[in-house]
Amino acid sequence: MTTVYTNIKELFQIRDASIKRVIGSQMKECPSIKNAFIKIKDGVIEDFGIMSDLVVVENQDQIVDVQNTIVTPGYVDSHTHLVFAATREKEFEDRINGLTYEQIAARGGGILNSAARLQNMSEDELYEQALIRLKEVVKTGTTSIEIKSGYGLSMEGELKMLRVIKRLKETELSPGVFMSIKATFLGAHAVPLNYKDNKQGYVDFIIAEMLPKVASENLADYIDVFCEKNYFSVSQMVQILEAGAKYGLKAKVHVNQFNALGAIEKAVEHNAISVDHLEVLEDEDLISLSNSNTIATALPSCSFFLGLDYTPVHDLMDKDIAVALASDYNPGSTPSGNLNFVFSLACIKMKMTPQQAFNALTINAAAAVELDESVGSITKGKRADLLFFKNIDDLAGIPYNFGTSQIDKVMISGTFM
Ligand SMILES: N=CN[C@@H](CCC(=O)O)C(=O)O
Ligand SMILES: [Zn+2]
Repeated sequence: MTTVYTNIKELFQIRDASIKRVIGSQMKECPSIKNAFIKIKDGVIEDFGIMSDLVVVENQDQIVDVQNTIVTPGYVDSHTHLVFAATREKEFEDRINGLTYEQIAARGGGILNSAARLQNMSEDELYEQALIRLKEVVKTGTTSIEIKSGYGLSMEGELKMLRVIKRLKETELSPGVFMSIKATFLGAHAVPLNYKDNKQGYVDFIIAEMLPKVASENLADYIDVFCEKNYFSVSQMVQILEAGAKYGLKAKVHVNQFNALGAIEKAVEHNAISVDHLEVLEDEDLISLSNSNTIATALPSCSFFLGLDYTPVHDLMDKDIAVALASDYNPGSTPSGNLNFVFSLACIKMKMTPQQAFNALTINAAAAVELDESVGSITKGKRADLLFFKNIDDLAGIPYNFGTSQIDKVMISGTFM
């Protein structure tokens, strides 16, 4: 049976299958059809077009009149830390009272605080909590997601997190419906206390012990490193990326959040799928990225929450670098996985047009997790992961109504959630 959704006010982000990402001036366009229909069969987009071209096959097509709703592909959140054990409100208050994120981390808070909490939580409880968050972000329009480890910082802790992510991948959100989830191994998120005076020893442990185990259980799609002062150096990032590559793990890395250390050039040399954060960017970083296929991912909710500079996305887009936007959902720097808010911040704070920001949240975000063959646009053969918006007249209505979700319904694989 095919279901045909009719009388769509405007169907956005329609793309030919050959378009895998958009750059430069292409980012200003978000192709659409007014007064449209979309046909879905077995969870996949079979056809779409203008209403006057619709041919209905009796006894085969079920018609659903969506009465002037705007329809778009679902958001792809290409950078999250959605599996964690506890929130960190105390640090939030500390920051209000004047401490910086770095000062809190130097006192043993931050990522180490999350690691301590995670150590004492069972895999089952961690899974239950993460599933609640996952269902929550689906409601605000996220239909594909990447999730990192990185709060374990020990063999058991990292494996526990990655096994939770694997269980989320295998979880039916509705009968027969699974979310597309990518898992990233971020053992090098911070230096655990037992390696406090031996950072290289921890890097060696990641490479010699953790990675082989993660790979043997097939628990990760990507490898990540937090390359930053007081965390991991560029040379340590390179060691880890090279070791990961031997197991077929491609790189997605945290770089240039507080300092430009030259990590982007090295990440690009190691064929990173994406470099993420980029609040601080130098000319050399732009040059490296502009000669590469690496996607630049901005995380404006993190800048908002920590009061950091916003990623200079126009410098990136002006150099024809593909830009994606993601939430960075985590308990320390971004306790929100709401991509509608990311959309608003991108427009309001980073001066992206609604079309640029929407491209960065869909087609380019899908490319940043190598899901561009299956999601991220309205394309025949792609998964029917769709958002239905009521009470807005245009794409701009989404970021304009900041702080609220205008989404009426979310569909994953042809099923309403
Ligand atoms: N910067 C590194 N990692 C996370 C924050 C982790 C935390 O504070 O718990 C981020 O991307 O913002
Ligand atoms: Zn992050």
